[in-house]
Amino acid sequence: MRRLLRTSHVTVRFAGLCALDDVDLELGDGEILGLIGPNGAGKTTLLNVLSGFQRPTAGEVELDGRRITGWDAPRRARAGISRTFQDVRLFPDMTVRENCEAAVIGSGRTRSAARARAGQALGWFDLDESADVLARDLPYGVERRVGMARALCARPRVLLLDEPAAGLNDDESAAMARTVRRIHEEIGCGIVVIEHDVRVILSLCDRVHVLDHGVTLRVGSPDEIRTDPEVVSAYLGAEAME
Ligand SMILES: Nc1ncnc2c1ncn2[C@@H]1O[C@H](COP(=O)(O)OP(=O)(O)OP(=O)(O)O)[C@@H](O)[C@H]1O
Repeated sequence: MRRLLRTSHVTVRFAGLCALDDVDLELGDGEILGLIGPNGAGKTTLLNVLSGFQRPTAGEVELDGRRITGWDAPRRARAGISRTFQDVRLFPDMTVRENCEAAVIGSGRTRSAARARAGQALGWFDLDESADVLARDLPYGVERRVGMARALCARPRVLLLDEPAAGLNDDESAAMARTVRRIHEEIGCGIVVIEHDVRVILSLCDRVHVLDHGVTLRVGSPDEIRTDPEVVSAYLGAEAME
């Protein structure tokens, strides 16, 4: 599989704290990579490094073999890297449709492309009925779906998802995972997904990257990760072995 996105030797220090220490991550073109680890392992910091929201203290980020370490988030968005946030971060005084259109325009497309792509993404997430609702009036579960629609309507080459199932119940989480899989098949982007729901990660991902205290503990297939004694003891717990 062709390599799409890569970090090499990425380190991030916040004052005295080393949030990431010499981390190498690889995402293949069209691959779904899970990023897991205990609280504070450095998962969101790594997503921030990939999306341009956090400059690494050391190390490099490459997209398609091109060094993008110094690129800011808007430039990476125009190059096809799109992300969601744990706290969604919609524009509260814009409608659902306007939020999606703004993301397409921000990725460098025209207004008419924005209208078409936003309309399609709203359909993917069953959001047609909410299209003209202001973001600040949305219930939590719908708001999360809008966050995903907004990230996807720019038709990214790389999609970075920060806990898409956070706060959702089991049925909603399973539905979210099915939607991610379906959209992935439709637009074929590479995906890095942080998720605490291990069942979602193991069923959705082609490979899993495990972080612990800022370092890479293991990278492997869902089956390798599920049965790795060190991963089980650091993070998964005994139930994942079943
Ligand atoms: N801007 C910041 N300033 C200082 N410390 C930070 C900052 N961002 C993150 N950290 C610290 O870096 C470490 C890694 O945080 P990060 O949010 O990346 O972990 P995480 O694996 O995403 O955790 P969680 O699963 O709880 O979201 C934590 O100790 C956190 O407190």
